[in-house]
Amino acid sequence: MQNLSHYVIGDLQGCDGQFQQLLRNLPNAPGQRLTLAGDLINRGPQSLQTLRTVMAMGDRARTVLGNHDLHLLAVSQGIRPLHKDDTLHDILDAPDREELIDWLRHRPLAIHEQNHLIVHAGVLPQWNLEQALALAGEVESMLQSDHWIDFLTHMYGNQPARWSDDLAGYERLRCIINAFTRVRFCQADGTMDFSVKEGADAAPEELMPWFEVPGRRTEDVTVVFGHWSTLGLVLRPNLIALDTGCVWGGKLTAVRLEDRALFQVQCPQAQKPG
Ligand SMILES: Nc1ncnc2c1ncn2[C@@H]1O[C@H](COP(=O)(O)OP(=O)(O)OP(=O)(O)OP(=O)(O)OC[C@H]2O[C@@H](n3cnc4c(N)ncnc43)[C@H](O)[C@@H]2O)[C@@H](O)[C@H]1O
Repeated sequence: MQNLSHYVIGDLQGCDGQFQQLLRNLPNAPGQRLTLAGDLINRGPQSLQTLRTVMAMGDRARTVLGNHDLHLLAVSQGIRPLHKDDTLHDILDAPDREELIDWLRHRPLAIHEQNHLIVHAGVLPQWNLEQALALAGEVESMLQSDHWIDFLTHMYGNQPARWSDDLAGYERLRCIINAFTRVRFCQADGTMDFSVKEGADAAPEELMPWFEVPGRRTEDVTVVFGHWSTLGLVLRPNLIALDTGCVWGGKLTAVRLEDRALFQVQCPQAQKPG
């Protein structure tokens, strides 16, 4: 196991200091690999430094895209305004911002590793592993194409909230990207909800966490995700939730896939919830 250690780490959100601390705590085995569950940046104090740290790790660290990473792409192209709690100024003012943005838009939405499917937010219950990876690839191809800015202008919106294989064009891509980077709750038929951000117990009766929709077709693979800080750490045989609210004064968490050993660092509160 020592030569194959693969760690997945929850949302960094610009908390480079805690990321460095966590890295120091991980057993430093040769061949160690990292996958980050997205939202590398924003809300925390060191977005630029966090991005630089991850980029400098090269092939040793991979990341999936999160909603805050996509927000930076949109802001950088003048498609969305900065929000008052955004901490993206240092990236936007960086002399090499084009290189940083370009690197970010070439990251995947989903990674398959040792029968684990790693995404930022969720996977729609109608999708099996192969379909999820193929659909992630559709959005990745668009983001990496010459049409990426046009796509970002069409990315925002909550509809269509329910997947259909017949979806086409920007509606199809929007549904896919909302599932991978924003979903928390769904209705029993897999329709996504974007209004509730609290923990799993907070939703009205007709909603359930996306991973509890009956008949979810990725039940045969372990889905690892971040995004949902109010859900917190969840470890089930086929599910690992890793956003333990680093930026909100919680913890930054890494899990070693081979044996599910957990490594955590306590984080100072960078943002006040609510
Ligand atoms: N296709 C698309 N459509 C729309 N937007 C897109 C998009 N693609 C990208 N975006 C972008 O997404 C960005 C974020 O959207 P937001 O809507 O602002 O993000 P969020 O859901 O609040 O969640 P976040 O990702 O920060 O999750 P967390 O669980 O940490 O936090 C969730 C909540 O939990 C609360 N919370 C955290 N810890 C808490 C605690 N201990 N107690 C109580 N509440 C807590 C926080 O206050 C927070 O409100 C926007 O900038 C937007 O532009």
